[in-house]
Amino acid sequence: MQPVLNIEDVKCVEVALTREGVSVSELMHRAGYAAAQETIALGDVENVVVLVGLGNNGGDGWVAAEALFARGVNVKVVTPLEPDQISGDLARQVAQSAVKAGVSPLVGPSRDELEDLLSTADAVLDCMLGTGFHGEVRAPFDIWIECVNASGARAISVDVPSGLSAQTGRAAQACVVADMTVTMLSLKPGLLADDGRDVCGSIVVAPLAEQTEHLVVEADPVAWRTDLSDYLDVIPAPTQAVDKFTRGSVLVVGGSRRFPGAAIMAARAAARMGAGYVTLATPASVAAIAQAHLLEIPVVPLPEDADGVLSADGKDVVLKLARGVSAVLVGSGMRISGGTVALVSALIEQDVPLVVDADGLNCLARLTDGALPDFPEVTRRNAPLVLTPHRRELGRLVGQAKTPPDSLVDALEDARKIVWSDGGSNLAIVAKGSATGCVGVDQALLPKPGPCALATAGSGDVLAGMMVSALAQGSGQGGDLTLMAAYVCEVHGYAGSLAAERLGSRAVMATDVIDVIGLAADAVGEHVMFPEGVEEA
Ligand SMILES: NC(=O)C1=CN([C@@H]2O[C@H](COP(=O)(O)OP(=O)(O)OC[C@H]3O[C@@H](n4cnc5c(N)ncnc54)[C@H](O)[C@@H]3O)[C@@H](O)[C@H]2O)[C@@H](O)CC1
Ligand SMILES: [K+]
Repeated sequence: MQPVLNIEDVKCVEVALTREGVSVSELMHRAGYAAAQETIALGDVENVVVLVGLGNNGGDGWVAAEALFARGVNVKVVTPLEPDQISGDLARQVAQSAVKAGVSPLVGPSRDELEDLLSTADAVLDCMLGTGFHGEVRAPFDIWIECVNASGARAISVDVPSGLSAQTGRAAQACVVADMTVTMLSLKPGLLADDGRDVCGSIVVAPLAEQTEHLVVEADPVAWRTDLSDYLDVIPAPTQAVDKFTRGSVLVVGGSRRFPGAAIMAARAAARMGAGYVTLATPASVAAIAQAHLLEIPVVPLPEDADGVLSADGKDVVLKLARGVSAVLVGSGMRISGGTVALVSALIEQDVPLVVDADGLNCLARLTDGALPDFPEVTRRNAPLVLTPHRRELGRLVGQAKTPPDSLVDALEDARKIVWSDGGSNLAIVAKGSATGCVGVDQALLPKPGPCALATAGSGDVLAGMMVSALAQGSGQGGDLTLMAAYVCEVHGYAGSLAAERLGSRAVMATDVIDVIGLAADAVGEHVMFPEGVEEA
């Protein structure tokens, strides 16, 4: 696993390193060398343009330029000001040193001059704006960024693509789209989420010092990026000594006359993820439709109200069914009503591993008046509970219905309000987004996210079905529930990639993802067992 640090904590690590005798100047030199090294490693780099800003990110650039020059590369540094005019002491010193060593600067070029220069570059080193950037990009960097993106040269961003917030993952209107980002000390959340996923290219972490590893861990990472090898313990062990019941049995409670498909997809996904026996309980008026779609899955008709929404009259039947299975999913396409709130509440009180998704979560929000963290007794139970909210659902659970979290870090923070108030290891929250965070009381995990093809209606229902299936098969129970949730997200993402490969990234529908869950789970399993020599998808 790789630690991910908030920017303020990266700064604390920097301070801690200086206390351990590694000065900021030394760090800047190592950062510049690391950037130069990665640039040379790209191969075929004779002409490099280094675009520098006026802060320490620019300082890294001057060091990199000097290092590249010393290696015989033809380097040009594009700077808004003459080195002597740079106000920051460190950045000025390294700029002066580079010029003294023979690096030639181009000060405040016109757009035409810059375009000409970039047209001859094999690579561009982007050292304009780093973690000190905020707001919209001001001149001249907005123009420079446009020129870099239009140039077609390979772009290597130092620390963070200029224009991207390394904390929130939001890109300004002008933002470098890099082929590679060489980031210092540790991963930062904004590199992994939202716009960050589009603009960072491949990410290389340069630790800069031996002490960094332990200092980063001590700085309390906001999350951990998982590696495939982390999933070794949560993958179901292959065995032939099973029958359909011991492979895990699942009950899906959901659907409504308005949304029958969500529960059908969840049930199919549960079966495709390997549960041996899946049952769907859905409103009576749609049971026949559901059964027609689900030949292998028995469908139990439940009492409904006049709108075709499950009613509380079905509670006893649901609880009886729930007592007979390994895990239950509630919520898919269920709608919110007095009846569905009663069902969700009854299932939470039942001692069975449970996944709550979609309207099940909205029922939970209604049950707790939009303040789930204030009612820890609701989530405290003996059996595992996994909540799978997207950002709007998460907002409703923590009283922020109108202002749901709009970044990965905000979503992690909201999810933590719930898991920390619960305080137990039997609760995991899968905070879904363009990057999904799996949050438990001890840590938040960031599985490798899937492609944007997964941003399609029904994709969440599929994930919920997969999640309950994994839970039914025993993954995570008595072990690490958060890690199990991350594993399921990883398989879901992989299935999205497979479906996109087969059908084209824009064409994927949730049912296509269901069809390749098994192949995705096998592929992820193989990568986990035999990491050497297997390319990650
Ligand atoms: N944290 C660390 O340990 C290390 C940090 N280093 C570098 O230092 C960087 C941070 O340095 P700084 O704090 O000096 O910040 P930056 O260099 O990221 O940016 C600060 C400069 O950008 C300008 N700026 C801010 N917002 C702007 C906007 N919207 N439009 C135009 N200009 C804007 C500021 O006026 C200032 O001149 C890191 O990203 C990294 O590259 C490295 O030197 C090595 C170690
Ligand atoms: K940068």
